[in-house]
Amino acid sequence: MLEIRNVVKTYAKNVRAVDDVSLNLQAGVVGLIGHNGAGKTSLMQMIATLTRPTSGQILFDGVDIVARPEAIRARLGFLPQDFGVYPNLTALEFLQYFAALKGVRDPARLRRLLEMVNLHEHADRQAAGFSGGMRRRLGIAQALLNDPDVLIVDEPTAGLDPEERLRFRHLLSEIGFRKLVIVSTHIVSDIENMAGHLAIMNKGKLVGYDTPDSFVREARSQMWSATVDPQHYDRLRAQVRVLQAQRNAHGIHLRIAHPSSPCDGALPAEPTLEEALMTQRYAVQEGAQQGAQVQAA
Ligand SMILES: Nc1ncnc2c1ncn2[C@@H]1O[C@H](COP(=O)(O)OP(=O)(O)OP(=O)(O)O)[C@@H](O)[C@H]1O
Repeated sequence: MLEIRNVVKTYAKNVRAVDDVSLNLQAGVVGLIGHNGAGKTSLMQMIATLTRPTSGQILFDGVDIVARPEAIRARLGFLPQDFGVYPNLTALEFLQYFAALKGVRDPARLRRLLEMVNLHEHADRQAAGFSGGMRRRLGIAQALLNDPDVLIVDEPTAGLDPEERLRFRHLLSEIGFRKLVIVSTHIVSDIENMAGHLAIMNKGKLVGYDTPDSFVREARSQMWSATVDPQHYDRLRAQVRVLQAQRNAHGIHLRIAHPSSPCDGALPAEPTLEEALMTQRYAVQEGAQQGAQVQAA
């Protein structure tokens, strides 16, 4: 469906925001994960044809969308991170406005969309009084107006309360049953229970692409739990990657990423997805450091 081939994006002053990324994406939810500045937004903006790659190709159903952006625009929905609603318009008026811009002429569709995002009871309320979650959901309704095959959502749950987060994730998950939904985030729990695949970005590079289960499986031999005496904690922390430390009645309970048993009494532990991705990131960083040392030698 969407094929990204050796895409590079450089900005002024030689900032290489996206560095030779290749990905082949099919319908389902794909989580695009990476720290701030990893290149997620730059990549999504190129897929949305808002910017052009410095080099490389992006193909949608085999058509080069850099050369022919119209091939994807009519089939794309995009909810950017900083999407704002017009506070003086009601939810319905807001959708009517975007429907007119996008050439959508089916008034019943607007009502259906408001129902889908659970805003139908607020159709005639001004968006000024909406919570962050309601505004995000209105944003999604806007992005779905043209019944897109590809939906791109940047930082889906920024500013939402826990209940709104759950609802919003559920909504994206359902859309992913039939469409390609690309969700960019640095919060693993945002995509944990909905993404079929995760694409991990670090400093512009794609450093991993796999199913969440595979990332967890990969990290399984490296996760340990141990309870240590507080006086041993600092020494241990200097030697191994401590992912979590929690004081309890018996000492300090630790979750540790390490290739072999990190200390006496350590037991193999099942990694969470977040721990698995942290373990993977350390492996990437260490690989890069070793590479740099080899180059310097
Ligand atoms: N228009 C621009 N001009 C110059 N540099 C830019 C521009 N947009 C992004 N960058 C730089 O490119 C790199 C990647 O930024 P990008 O916003 O794509 O990352 P991100 O993973 O989406 O980060 P965030 O989670 O903070 O949105 C960063 O170093 C950023 O400062």
